[in-house]
Amino acid sequence: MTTTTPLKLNNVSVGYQGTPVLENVDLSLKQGEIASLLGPSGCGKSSLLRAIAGFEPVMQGSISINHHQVAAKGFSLPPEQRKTGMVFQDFALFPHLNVRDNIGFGLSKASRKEKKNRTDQLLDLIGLKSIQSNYPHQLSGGQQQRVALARAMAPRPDILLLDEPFSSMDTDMRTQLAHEVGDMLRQDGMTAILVTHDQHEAYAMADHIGVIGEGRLHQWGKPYDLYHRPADRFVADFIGEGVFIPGELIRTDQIQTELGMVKGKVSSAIKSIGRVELLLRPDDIIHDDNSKLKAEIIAKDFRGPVYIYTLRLQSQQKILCLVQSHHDHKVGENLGIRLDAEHLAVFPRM
Ligand SMILES: Nc1ncnc2c1ncn2[C@@H]1O[C@H](COP(=O)(O)OP(=O)(O)OP(=O)(O)O)[C@@H](O)[C@H]1O
Repeated sequence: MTTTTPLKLNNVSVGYQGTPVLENVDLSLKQGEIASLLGPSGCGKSSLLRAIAGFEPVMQGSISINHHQVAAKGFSLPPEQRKTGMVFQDFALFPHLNVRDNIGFGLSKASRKEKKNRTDQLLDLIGLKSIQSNYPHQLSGGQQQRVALARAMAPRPDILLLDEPFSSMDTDMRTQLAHEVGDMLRQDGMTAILVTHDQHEAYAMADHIGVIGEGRLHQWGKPYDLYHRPADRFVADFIGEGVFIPGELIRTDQIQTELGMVKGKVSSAIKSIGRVELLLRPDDIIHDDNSKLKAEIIAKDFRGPVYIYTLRLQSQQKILCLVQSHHDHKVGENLGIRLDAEHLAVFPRM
């Protein structure tokens, strides 16, 4: 069986007035894959999405959709000729059309029967069949966003592009809707890219995440790998929580730190013995009353089932420690801890 590649970016740079905001991006998506472009505000993720949709030219490189080149330097196929669908933050449903007609709007070229079947299928998928006759003003924000999604999915685009579609919603709702939307897209076999600055949203929806910042794509990988095997310090910093502590790489698999000797496989990017920084996630530090190693609690952050304690070591170095919330210690207490890092994320120390 041959796998199709709905999207391929080859060395793409995008920018404005001759100045690139994002350079040398390589990535590809297989049929049915859902990806996310994740990065801080202003890093260029929307610009890249707009270049894929055809609203911005590329400065360099090329973009192919289903093996057809749609953009290269000096060439840009108009958006309506690229089989892409787009869902925006301000989903702008047609106010004078009900749910059913909003979804069917993009199916003007389909036969009546096709239009009815596809609209019924999408109403089932988004779970709004019972209110198909309602108008947008009679829907909640989440329901409106589902309708906008169904409208974009209706013509079966080769790739669906979602630009911060949940950002007007509160945090809990965003993650839940991102899960639901991911499930709906998978059920429909859709290939999609979500642009977001919210990593929880990206985790909830995407199989692959591209972390963008400082004008480039730093890592393209599965959420687990971004968290546990960050390609560089930018990704380590941006994804999840953690601190960097200084260490001395004394053998290729051993680092001496204030918390003791840490053993494990160090990435091949670290070539020479010497000064390094080790990323410690809150779950790498275990609360252990029997440990001789103690650190002072200087702050605590209640997260429901767990606390994240900020601890200060003797050297004044701060670290984070994840502890079940029934271990309710006071700020100022000394907590027994030990280090249990399963994956080592080590970077050269400047
Ligand atoms: N039409 C434009 N003309 C000139 N500069 C632009 C234009 N659109 C965006 N920019 C600049 O390009 C950079 C990237 O913008 P972009 O909207 O792609 O970032 P983003 O990562 O999507 O940010 P956000 O999450 O805040 O939406 C920013 O510095 C922005 O000011």
